[in-house]
Amino acid sequence: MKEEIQVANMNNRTINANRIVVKVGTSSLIHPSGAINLETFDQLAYTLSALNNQGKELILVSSGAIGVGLNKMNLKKRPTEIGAQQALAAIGQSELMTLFTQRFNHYLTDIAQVLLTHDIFDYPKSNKYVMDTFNCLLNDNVIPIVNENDTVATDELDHKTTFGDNDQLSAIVASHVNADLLIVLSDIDGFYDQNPKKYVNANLISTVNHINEKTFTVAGGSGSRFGTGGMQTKLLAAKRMLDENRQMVLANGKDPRVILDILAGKQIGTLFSNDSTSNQHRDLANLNQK
Ligand SMILES: Nc1ncnc2c1ncn2[C@@H]1O[C@H](COP(=O)(O)OP(=O)(O)O)[C@@H](O)[C@H]1O
Ligand SMILES: N[C@@H](CCC(=O)OP(=O)(O)O)C(=O)O
Repeated sequence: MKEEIQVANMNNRTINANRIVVKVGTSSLIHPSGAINLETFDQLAYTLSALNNQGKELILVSSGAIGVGLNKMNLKKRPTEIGAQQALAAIGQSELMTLFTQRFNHYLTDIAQVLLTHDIFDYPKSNKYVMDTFNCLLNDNVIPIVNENDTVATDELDHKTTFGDNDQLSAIVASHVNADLLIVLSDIDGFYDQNPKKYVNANLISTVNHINEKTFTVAGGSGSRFGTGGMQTKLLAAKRMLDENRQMVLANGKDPRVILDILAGKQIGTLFSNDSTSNQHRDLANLNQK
């Protein structure tokens, strides 16, 4: 019996997190059809409200402004013209916060909207204002919901197709608020040794403790017509966390209650961590041999 318990413990991860940043991508919030995934909104509000009530400090970085804007304007295709994307994001952001307000209110939890640009922390004054805002909100038991301020985020814009990405923005936020853990929820079960949407024999990698050029070679672009960042930006976010000796878990956001299992240390998704006690060396060695 003792041995079984030891084996079970070996399969669990060491996750001790009180201040947690959760990033949810468009692909989790919007169905492939373009319809709003109301279940994800509801389960995200439920899960974060439950954790908030347990005394955890949560910050949600939510994409979806453009996706919700496309839905509201009955558009099937994302425009390439940058002004049209910014207009859609402005329309969608309002609706996005309405959806979150309705669902979080249902679970008796207060939320706040925080719109940032990737470089906001680079300037001492705005850095202080943003940090003071986060600290006041968290102290008042309010969950900040962050998105990139797409209307003004020109310095991050790739003027052909995309805005800056919320994967890296969530890591920047996690870094500055000194979060214990970043959880990135996407439409995929984790980081694979090849894009699973293109290679059926792709293998899920359970743990990664080092990211190098070779790691990026297996990271392709977005998997849905609504996604922006793709796996490249998720690896850039993970690299920032590893460089700062922080942890990140990449998991499937189709049922956000998975966050509860991640915090319980279950082997879900891909854990990016410098923690040498887990079995990540074996996984990484496999990847680097390919
Ligand atoms: N090595 C990889 N492992 C997992 N997913 C990958 C990989 N390479 C590319 N992808 C793609 O990245 C997509 C997730 O990024 P994205 O579409 O931007 O989602 P989100 O909207 O959640 O940010 C997956 O759906 C998958 O198609
Ligand atoms: N600010 C943009 C986010 C772009 C983005 O990073 O999207 P995703 O790759 O789905 O996380 C929006 O809300 O649509």
